[in-house]
Amino acid sequence: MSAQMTGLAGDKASGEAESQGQAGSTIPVTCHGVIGKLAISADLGVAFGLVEENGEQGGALRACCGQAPVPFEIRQEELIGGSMEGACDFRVWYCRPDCRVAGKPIRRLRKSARMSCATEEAAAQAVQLLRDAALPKKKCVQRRLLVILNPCSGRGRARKAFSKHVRPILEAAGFHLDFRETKGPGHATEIVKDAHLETVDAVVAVGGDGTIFEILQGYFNGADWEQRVKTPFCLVPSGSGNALAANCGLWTLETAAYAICKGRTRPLDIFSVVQPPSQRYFAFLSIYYGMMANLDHGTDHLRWMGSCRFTLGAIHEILQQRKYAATVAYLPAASRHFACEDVPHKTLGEKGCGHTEADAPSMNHQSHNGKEQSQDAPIACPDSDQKTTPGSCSSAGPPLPLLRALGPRDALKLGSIAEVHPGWQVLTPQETSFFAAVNLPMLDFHSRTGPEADFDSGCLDIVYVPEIANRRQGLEWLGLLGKGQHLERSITHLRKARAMIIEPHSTGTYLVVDGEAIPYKRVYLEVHPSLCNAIVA
Ligand SMILES: Nc1ncnc2c1ncn2[C@@H]1O[C@H](COP(=O)(O)OP(=O)(O)OP(=O)(O)O)[C@@H](O)[C@H]1O
Repeated sequence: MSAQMTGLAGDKASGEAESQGQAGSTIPVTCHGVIGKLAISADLGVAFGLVEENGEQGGALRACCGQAPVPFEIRQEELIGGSMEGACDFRVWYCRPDCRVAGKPIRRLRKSARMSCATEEAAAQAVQLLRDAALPKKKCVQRRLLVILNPCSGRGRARKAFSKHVRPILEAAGFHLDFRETKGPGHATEIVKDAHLETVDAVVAVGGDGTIFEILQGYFNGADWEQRVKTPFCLVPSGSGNALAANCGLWTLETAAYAICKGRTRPLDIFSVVQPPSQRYFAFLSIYYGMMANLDHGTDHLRWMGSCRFTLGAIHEILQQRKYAATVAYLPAASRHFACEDVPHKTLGEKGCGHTEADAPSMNHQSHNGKEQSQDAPIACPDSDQKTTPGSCSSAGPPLPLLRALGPRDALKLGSIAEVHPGWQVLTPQETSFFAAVNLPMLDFHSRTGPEADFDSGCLDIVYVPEIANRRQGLEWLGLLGKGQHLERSITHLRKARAMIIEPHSTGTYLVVDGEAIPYKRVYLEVHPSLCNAIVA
């Protein structure tokens, strides 16, 4: 901490903050009976310095933490804010990194230091200065959050966990919380539909990916969806899988709370999931059937196990050695993002992708929020209308130019789609032991299913295994999946797609989008690059 911040020889008695110009303010305080000054700066953070009996600065900068003053400073990036504690007492809140193991996300531990001022006004002023210094002003302009808590997510401990680990941090940062609890499935969508998202800095889900999925549906309500998607969302991990939190580096409740306070965001692709005649969902994570669907949706009754239910479900599926059939057609991401040669693991029997961007139908790229395609504005399609094109089934949300270019849905033959629509390909074989199309690398904290997927890649990564030879190979493959090393095995195939159609054929499985089962019938998907913003660590 610089000497500039520690200008400590001020007026002890007044209890007023002294302005230090650009550097910040200093406030006379006591900490465990030791007289000192608290220097607060939006650039440098916080420093508590001792004042010796003659009123001069007491040697090296020291601050108070615990029972005795110890050398101490809080950098601005660690500072969260402050809270009042009794009449003249207040607490400085900050989050310290817990571990910095290479390649691992940084976890943060919540910490605080208690101090006193001469008057209640001075303490309140210190709290306000701490909050102002901690928050990135351009990002958290309103200091309001819409918090949606699903009390039934994960093992049902979200409420307690939020009160204990998250609320104190958000309140110390000075956020006003518009706090809502869901009353049942679909309620989170209704809450967001009715909310004025422009009045909050972020929508915070306290639950799992299903809660985020429901929230996302609420974003696309009404004609002003383009404005609404600008409000970032965040998952405070309290569910079973918590994939969004895992991908955003929010590995603990405190880390998530800290990230909300700092307001760092990343653009995130969203994909439309259309089931004619009239259903359209918006998804952020994945679509799968077969093994993945069964180990996720099929283990819902084991919710009490937490994320262990997925491991158990996966082992059960591997031991069963089942294969699942579906016709999958896709439009490869042969564009600025990915040259075809960049994509390893070509499938036997599949045509090489010698297409160019010009080959694919309606290749005009979407800009953020799909503004470039305003001429493709979606058409509302009544349930009875069987002639609508696949991409036209929505009353709100971005246009679907790639699906729309396919023409009337009832004329679309998936098996021969490539002959009629250059650029499209059909995945072979139809039967696979494993199939998942993912928008983000991690499907929970323990599996990197799509290690090459990225937030704003503009495509879905289709990861599939035509055949797992035996149980031993299956269990070994599962182990590699956890580390994201399964792509190194020749049995694993990867395709990158900007649009996709899946027609499932097998019985005994589900079609699962972002962990939620949807009707088991043909589904059309299209990626909307960088449409939303997620809060990241
Ligand atoms: N009050 C409620 N009572 C019962 N179910 C609810 C309630 N609120 C939401 N739900 C439902 O709970 C389900 C599970 O929620 P969520 O996905 O957040 O947790 P999870 O399944 O444990 O986590 P993950 O999806 O990350 O594995 C959702 O399908 C949602 O519709």
